[in-house]
Amino acid sequence: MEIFKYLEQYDYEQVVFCQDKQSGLKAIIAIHDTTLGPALGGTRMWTYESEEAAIIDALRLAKGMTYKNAAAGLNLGGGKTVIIGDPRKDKNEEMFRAFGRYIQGLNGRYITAEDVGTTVADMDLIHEETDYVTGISPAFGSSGNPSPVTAYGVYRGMKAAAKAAFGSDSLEGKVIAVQGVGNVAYNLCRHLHEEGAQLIVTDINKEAVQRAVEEFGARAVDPNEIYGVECDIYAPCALGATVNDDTIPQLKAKVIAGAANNQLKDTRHGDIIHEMGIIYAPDYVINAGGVINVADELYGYNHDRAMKKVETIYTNIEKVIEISKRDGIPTYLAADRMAEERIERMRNSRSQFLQNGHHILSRR
Ligand SMILES: NC(=O)c1ccc[n+]([C@@H]2O[C@H](COP(=O)([O-])OP(=O)(O)OC[C@H]3O[C@@H](n4cnc5c(N)ncnc54)[C@H](O)[C@@H]3O)[C@@H](O)[C@H]2O)c1
Ligand SMILES: CC(C)C[C@H](N)C(=O)O
Repeated sequence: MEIFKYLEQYDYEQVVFCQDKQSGLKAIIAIHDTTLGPALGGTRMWTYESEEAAIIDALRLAKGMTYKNAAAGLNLGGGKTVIIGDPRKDKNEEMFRAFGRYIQGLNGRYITAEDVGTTVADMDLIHEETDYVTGISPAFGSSGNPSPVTAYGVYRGMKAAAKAAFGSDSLEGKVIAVQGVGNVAYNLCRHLHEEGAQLIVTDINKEAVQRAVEEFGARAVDPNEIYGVECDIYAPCALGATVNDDTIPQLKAKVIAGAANNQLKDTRHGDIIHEMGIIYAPDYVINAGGVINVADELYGYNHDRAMKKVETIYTNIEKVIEISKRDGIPTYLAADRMAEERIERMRNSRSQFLQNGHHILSRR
């Protein structure tokens, strides 16, 4: 791949390759844009097919964080890390400490947190080497696992999207197809069940499915069946790119609202579902609860304050739908405009957040 051509085309600032022979660390930190502040984004650990696939994932996810943080109203830029490896087998203490030293070397330009394949315990190890990490244990006065808060934000955003599609934001009696019932979606299903929604779930992990069936009375289907089930809402909560040429013709849902990052395989898939009259709650707007929660640690974590900010996801989804209707554009484009306009507006305010070039976190 022609890396510099790609970085130039999509305006990336920096990519850092980190390797540590002793621990086996192979990580890529991608910093997309720091106009609004230091780049905050999680660390994903995954078994990539190739190094190129890992680089592309880091780059796409980092850009997504620029838009997510901007749309959520955070004074933070976008970045992300991927660690190449199997999170079930390849983790060790030295690896996360070596990674922590690389983050420290960036001196606050990048702050990390959890993503798929990493946990609060991993963040605690990184914290041995750097302060530029969030989502660490509540024992440190921090916010811990972001997933339940992400789930709550998705639940609120789903209600806002339902209001636009069905005239009411009540999810009682609505049939919701949930793809992947992992950390976020398990908590999402709990909220939906409590509101009286009927759940259809799938996961490649049978135990996760069983738990949702037992606890929430969900109906289980095979992974490939989830797209075509009769339902009101499709909630993608596994990995990305599930809204694509193969799945769109199968969809019966009037709303797509879920936790996964990069749900549209390509932007043209956002155009197609818009033309079909499906209300799509843009991924990075609806799933911002986790980053809003961990970002609050930068001010000295306060759960009530963080949850109040997470509530804005409801109005942000409403705003995006409003712009989409007003300008006759798909919701993914409306969200991009909202994020880009904020970055432009705030371009000259950065100095108010960074004090003498040091991030507010340095107070900790
Ligand atoms: N955890 C957070 O706070 C957070 C925040 C924002 C976005 N996200 C995104 O939400 C998604 C879920 O995150 P998570 O933390 O719950 O991850 P997770 O790994 O706990 O859950 C994902 C689940 O999806 C399942 N899965 C994988 N491939 C599948 C397939 N093809 N069909 C069905 N199920 C499949 C996995 O077995 C797992 O149970 C990810 O895309 C993540 O990037 C998470
Ligand atoms: C900083 C985080 C909690 C990041 C989260 N994994 C996300 O994609 O938003």
